[in-house]
Amino acid sequence: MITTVEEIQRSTSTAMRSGELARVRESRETVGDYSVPDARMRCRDIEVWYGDKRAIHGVNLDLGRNEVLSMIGPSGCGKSTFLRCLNRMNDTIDGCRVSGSIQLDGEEIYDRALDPVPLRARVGMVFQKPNPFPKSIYENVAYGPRIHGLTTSKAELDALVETSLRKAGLWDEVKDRLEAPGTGLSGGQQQRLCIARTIAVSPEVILMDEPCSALDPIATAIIEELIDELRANYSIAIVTHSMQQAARVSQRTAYFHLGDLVEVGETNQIFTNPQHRLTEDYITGRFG
Ligand SMILES: Nc1ncnc2c1ncn2[C@@H]1O[C@H](COP(=O)(O)OP(=O)(O)OP(=O)(O)O)[C@@H](O)[C@H]1O
Repeated sequence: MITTVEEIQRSTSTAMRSGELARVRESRETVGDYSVPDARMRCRDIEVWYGDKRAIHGVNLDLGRNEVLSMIGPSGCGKSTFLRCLNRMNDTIDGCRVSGSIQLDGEEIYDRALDPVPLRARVGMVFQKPNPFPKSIYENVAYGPRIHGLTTSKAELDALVETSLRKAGLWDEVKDRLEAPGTGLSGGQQQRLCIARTIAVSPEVILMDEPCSALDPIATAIIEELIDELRANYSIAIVTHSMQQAARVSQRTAYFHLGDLVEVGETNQIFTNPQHRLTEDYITGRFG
């Protein structure tokens, strides 16, 4: 496992010197296999427009079961836009149009008959800035299950709140102050509370948009460990600006550039033996 930029750059230049790279230098097609067997989510021909500006160009990409897929690329390349397609969050942006097909366990999520509200429970989202509700720690977690009717008694709801906080690695820190406001927690704790809130409604997929960018290194390490544990039960797609983070937490990595999915593959391969010139330039720090 490679975890530092120096290691990434060293292993890449070693691969370059030994002539192992058979890069597809100018391809507009995605390099690497974007499909996985038995995908949890399957995206095909995804185009996203903001008014008359096309932000995503015909992207195909699968999200596997029990995997962490990281999405990297320079600012403005469309990572967040693509991520928001996966739970129809782009529907909430005026002037934003999405075309193509996205299936969740074989079901078309852009089907007109599909209600995006329960979809966003099945495909939960954790944002860059922790955003707990201005309510108690308990209520932050209990709110979703209550509105989705997931429990039938107070005891069941209490148990679900506890389980969710445990899975998010926060229970021991908050069990004696469940009635305290969620906004009173530290940044890292607030982000774990948001993860507990997402888990509480039994998602199949968790989307994370730069979940650690507002956190210090210790809180970041705790969230990264948590992401690794969550993989046992969920599929996770994470947008990150940190190549070290992508290398630490994900099994596959997708590299975006100006709205194109340039390359996708095993994380280790992307960082040690990128096939496309643009991927290589980005990970070696020549671009981005
Ligand atoms: N609400 C919006 N309205 C209009 N254009 C937008 C909107 N959101 C994003 N864009 C444009 O779409 C393109 C992709 O943006 P997006 O935020 O998805 O990129 P990103 O790779 O996530 O960037 P960053 O790493 O800076 O967050 C950019 O050109 C951006 O300006």
